[in-house]
Amino acid sequence: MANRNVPIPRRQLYIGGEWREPVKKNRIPIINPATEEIIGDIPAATAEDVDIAVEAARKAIARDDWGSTTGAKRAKYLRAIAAKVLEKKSVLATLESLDSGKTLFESAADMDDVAGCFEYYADLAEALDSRRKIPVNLNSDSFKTYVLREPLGVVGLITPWNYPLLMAIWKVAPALAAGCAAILKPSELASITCLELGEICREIGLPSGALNILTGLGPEAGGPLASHPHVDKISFTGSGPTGSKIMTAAAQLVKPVSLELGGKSPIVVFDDIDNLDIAAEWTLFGIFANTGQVCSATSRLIVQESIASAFLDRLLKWTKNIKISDPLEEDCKLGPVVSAGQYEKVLKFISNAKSEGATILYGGKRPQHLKKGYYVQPTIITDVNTSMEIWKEEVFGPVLCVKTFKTEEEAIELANDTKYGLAAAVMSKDVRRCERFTKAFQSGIIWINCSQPTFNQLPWGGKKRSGFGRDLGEWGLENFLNIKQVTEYTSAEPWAFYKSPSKN
Ligand SMILES: NC(=O)C1=CN([C@@H]2O[C@H](COP(=O)(O)OP(=O)(O)OC[C@H]3O[C@@H](n4cnc5c(N)ncnc54)[C@H](O)[C@@H]3O)[C@@H](O)[C@H]2O)C=CC1
Ligand SMILES: C[N+](C)(C)CCCC(=O)O
Ligand code: NA
Repeated sequence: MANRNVPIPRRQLYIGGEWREPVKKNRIPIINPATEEIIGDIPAATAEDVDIAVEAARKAIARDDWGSTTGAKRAKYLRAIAAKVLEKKSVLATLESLDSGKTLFESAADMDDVAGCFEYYADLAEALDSRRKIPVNLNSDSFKTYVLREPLGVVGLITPWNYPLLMAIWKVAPALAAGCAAILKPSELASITCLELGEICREIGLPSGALNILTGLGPEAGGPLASHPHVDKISFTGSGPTGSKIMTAAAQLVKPVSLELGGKSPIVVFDDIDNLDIAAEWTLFGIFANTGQVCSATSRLIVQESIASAFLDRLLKWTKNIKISDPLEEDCKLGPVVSAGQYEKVLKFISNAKSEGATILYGGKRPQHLKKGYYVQPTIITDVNTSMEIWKEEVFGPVLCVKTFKTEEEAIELANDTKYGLAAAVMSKDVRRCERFTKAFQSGIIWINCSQPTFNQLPWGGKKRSGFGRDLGEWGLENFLNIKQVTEYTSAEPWAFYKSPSKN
């Protein structure tokens, strides 16, 4: 077992390069979901602190050590942050697990991904220098034109608890690469590692105000950020209802938003797969990784009728083999869900499914060997119909619902039978069929013969009620750039639109 006695640092808000007590001095307890114990507290920012942070960010934009410096200089800072994250990886991973319930293995992988994401955007920051000013040829003797890519300004980044540091970094790294000054508002349910990012920025000497970190409650700290007149954009990952509120607040000022709002993603399994075990493992990973608290989780299994019983049989064998324990224990593969609220919510989804007539094929309860902590068994639900809540709504927990199909048309219809459109997976060895599904799936992310692998280079985001805009890849950087066209009249001749008074 990893060292559960890693001390929880007591931090303040990170504003203008310094730790700063919140104006109202309030704090929020940190709860370890594996033990239900309070293990520390985080500062609770309010509108007053948001004002101070926005001011610090605006100053950073105007200073030539940040807003108007080169991408190459900013890349140096990003690489220094990446190196620090790796240096502190073991402590950061432990803190992430203590705070969120994520297995230590997954937390450690997240820290590698965090460092990798900073490295990736360091490369893009460098490349930006040669793309900063692009001449546009008009075939005109009278005009010279070009297009500038500039930092968008002060950006608000509001992020969730499921990958506390990683989801923040998917926005922080491109925002800093672009030369924006950012204000990060992580989730009150898991903020420790985001505050430690503040300490890393301090250690590497990131110019003050380039990144500000305000922990606090959604309506109290996130709300004022979304409605602040001097915040130029909001990038949000989280729930649909909160996304809607943020968009409403931003709309009053015509402030651009990008929203990544989760889903109810399908995984379609065909009877032509060679290996049931390989497909079963991907299916499991697609819904039980991170205890199902993944926006792109493939939470609806749509399996061809001819192999349904054999496949479910195999799924059950694999599921029974998952080690559920304290997330710091060796080989733990399923930890608790993040909070008491999330625990109640997941169990309610399961009991509603039962009362609507579905069958709990496996799981559905607290594991018997764990008396404390917000643990839910990996759960597989069958006899589901398309009007049931469990088919339609995002659970954000380790709950897979299953339907069968006979024909390809039926499978596509079931796959797209959702208000969401984040991800979709198909398992088949028929290449043409996989191409047909790639086209037919109404979503932003397609996985073929796998589920969940994610790369910094590729755009991440959805359509329909999963939101709009893309994190990651070059799209993630474009989010934080203003495109400015410049048109210069280069002719010595008069414009000659009006009649010249000198000729009267
Ligand atoms: N798509 C995703 O990645 C996520 C989806 N969810 C879903 O959302 C459900 C609820 O979880 P929550 O933690 O309550 O998610 P949430 O969407 O309310 O929280 C996400 C972030 O938004 C902030 N926030 C909340 N209210 C706000 C407001 N009025 N203005 C500005 N910011 C605000 C929160 O403090 C947090 O930083 C989960 O059960 C799950 O189904 C939750 C987290 C991530
Ligand atoms: C793909 N994965 C699991 C690395 C990250 C998913 C991000 C999210 O839940 O928003
Ligand atoms: Na927590």
